[in-house]
Amino acid sequence: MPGSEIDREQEYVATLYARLDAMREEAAERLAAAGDREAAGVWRAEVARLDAVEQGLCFGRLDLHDGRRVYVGRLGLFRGEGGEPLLVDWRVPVAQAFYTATANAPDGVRRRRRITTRGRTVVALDDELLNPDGAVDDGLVGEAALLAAVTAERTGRMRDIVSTLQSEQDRIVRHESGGVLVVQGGPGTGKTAVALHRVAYLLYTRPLLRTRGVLVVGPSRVFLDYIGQVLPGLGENSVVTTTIADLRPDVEVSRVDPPGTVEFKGAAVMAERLAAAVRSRVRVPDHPVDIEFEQQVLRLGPRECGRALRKARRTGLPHNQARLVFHREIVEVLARRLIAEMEAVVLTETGEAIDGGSPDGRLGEADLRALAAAGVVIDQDDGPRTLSDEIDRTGLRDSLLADTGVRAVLDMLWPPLTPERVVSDLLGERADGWSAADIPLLDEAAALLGAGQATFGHVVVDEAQELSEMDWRMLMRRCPSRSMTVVGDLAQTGSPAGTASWDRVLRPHVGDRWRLAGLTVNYRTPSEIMAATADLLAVHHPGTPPLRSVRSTGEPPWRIGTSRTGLIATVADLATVHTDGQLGIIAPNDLVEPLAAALSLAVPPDLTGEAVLLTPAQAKGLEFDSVLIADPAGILGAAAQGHNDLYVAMTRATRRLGIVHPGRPPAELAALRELGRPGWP
Ligand SMILES: Nc1ncnc2c1ncn2[C@@H]1O[C@H](COP(=O)(O)OP(=O)(O)OP(=O)(O)O)[C@@H](O)[C@H]1O
Repeated sequence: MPGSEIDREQEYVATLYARLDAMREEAAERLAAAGDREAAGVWRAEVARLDAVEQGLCFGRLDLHDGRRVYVGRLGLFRGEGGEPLLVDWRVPVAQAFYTATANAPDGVRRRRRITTRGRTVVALDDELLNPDGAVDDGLVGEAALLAAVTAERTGRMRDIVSTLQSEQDRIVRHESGGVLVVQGGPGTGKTAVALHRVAYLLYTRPLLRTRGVLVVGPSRVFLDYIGQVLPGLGENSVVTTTIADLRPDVEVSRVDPPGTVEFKGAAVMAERLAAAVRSRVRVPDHPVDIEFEQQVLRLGPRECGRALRKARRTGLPHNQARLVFHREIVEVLARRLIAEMEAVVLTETGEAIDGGSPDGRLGEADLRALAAAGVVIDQDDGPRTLSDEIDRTGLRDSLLADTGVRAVLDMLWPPLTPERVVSDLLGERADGWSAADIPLLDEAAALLGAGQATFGHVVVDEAQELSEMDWRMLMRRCPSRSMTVVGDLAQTGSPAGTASWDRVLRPHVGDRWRLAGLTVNYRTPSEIMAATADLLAVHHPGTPPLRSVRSTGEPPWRIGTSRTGLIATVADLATVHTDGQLGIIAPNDLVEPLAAALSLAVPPDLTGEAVLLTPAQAKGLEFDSVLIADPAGILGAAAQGHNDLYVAMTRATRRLGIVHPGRPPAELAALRELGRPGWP
């Protein structure tokens, strides 16, 4: 590329930054002058959006056959208000060709140019002429830039891929699915990256979503930290990210359930059990119940209770709200009973009451108390009146409802319930702490009882294969529109309550309103490492098509045997001599503590360290330059889905993979190259 061409692009890019600076200045001035909180919020968000696009503001240019030249970047810039476009946002339709045009399907594009900048300086240009003659279409777009991106050293924080998004990924980002879009793909195919870019795309193209909100659900807080910079880097700061457990921040998780219990609690049938448990707490007595009110005994019959119950149930309201309907109905019955009795009491012209039922024709003490409770004022009036004419009926009902004796009976028939009570009664457990598997049960109970939930216009679920049926119910309650992007890999399912079928978990909620999209190229793991997973896949996922890696490194993974007692020392030695990039050490749960002590590593893991120690569950979705797996047989044997955990562990490396096994290696790894002595080759 001639230097003058770079100079020309440098000049253009400088114009773009000048425009950006002008917009920033204006936004900062408006922020300073903002009169109220709302205006300040708007301008603060604008300043943040403009700051976020500083790195890699412009990354491409399309030369179209019709003579137009389109610069593509992180946001749209115009020459002054309403002026000609200087830079188009990557999300607008004309920019799509930047990601999808190929020599065989050029889509009006003559030349695609990738512009690499460092800071505000253009450092490289990379041109492709989309000329169908002799073109080899390997499905990759802008290979040089892509390879530079995927081989860059890892930092413990995910980066956006807006400048190198591939066409199969772009199609998913822009997919116009009204319902649930499931993105299934092997490790490293960019599922997480694509889901996050899709969020940025949807927020841009459907502005209403900004008010309705977008929720991104990830497998762990460590993972949320890992992806935390991607959306802000794309200029989106308004998205809520959470783990499944943190959907109920009021519940503290302090217990780990054994796998069998996790499976049991995760099954959809628990929803029916909870509903039945709540229903069973409402009782219609099979004999009359006597209620004392102001020293009178009011009798409530089973039929009246049954009628009130049916009326309350017919409202379709949740338990705690329907309870109020039931209580009102019963109080109405009691009030009518009291009034009927009062109708037997006739008032004389002087206001003297004659109790029809009393031998001396005068009110008894109990009658007077009932009258007082009913707020009856006896005054002069025309003609004979009954006591019931004088009653403040609303006051009577209120008095009944406020009466502790009446309330005790009402609560016995239809008690107020809390989610905690319902779940612990159902599980028969003492309430000595909750596990992660209890969270969707508590949430289900809360919904049955009538607690409201925050809802979102679109929900993204990452590592979605891990969600139990009960987790799905909890999520669906937060997404009434059922507009979702679900990404995962069924071959990586680690949870005993996780899924092996997308249809199975989605159909109950959306019928067939879900679409499957696939990703087929691995951008993270080199082909040498993917080849090393072949035996594991062949045994546990026969028929899973081999994943194509975008690159090879020439460094095959290796294994080394140790004694059981020498395991920790060998891992520690290998970690100490590792100097090339970030190292992830993945070990079964029971080895984490001794390894952390031997290597002085943080638990829970600190993603910014040179070496990071994790369990396979914590490693989900993450990646490191090198990965060292300690005790693969321990990972395989720790859970029924141990083979999937080992697969996850093996596919976290962008460059090197080493495995330390006490004794003989598991059969699935026997074919790996064996080292004679410890040391990174
Ligand atoms: N088009 C791309 N350009 C540059 N890098 C990419 C591209 N696609 C994916 N990557 C990189 O590949 C790595 C894997 O991506 P990501 O974590 O999204 O994959 P995944 O499918 O979610 O993986 P897993 O299921 O193993 O967690 C990331 O470092 C990501 O930045």
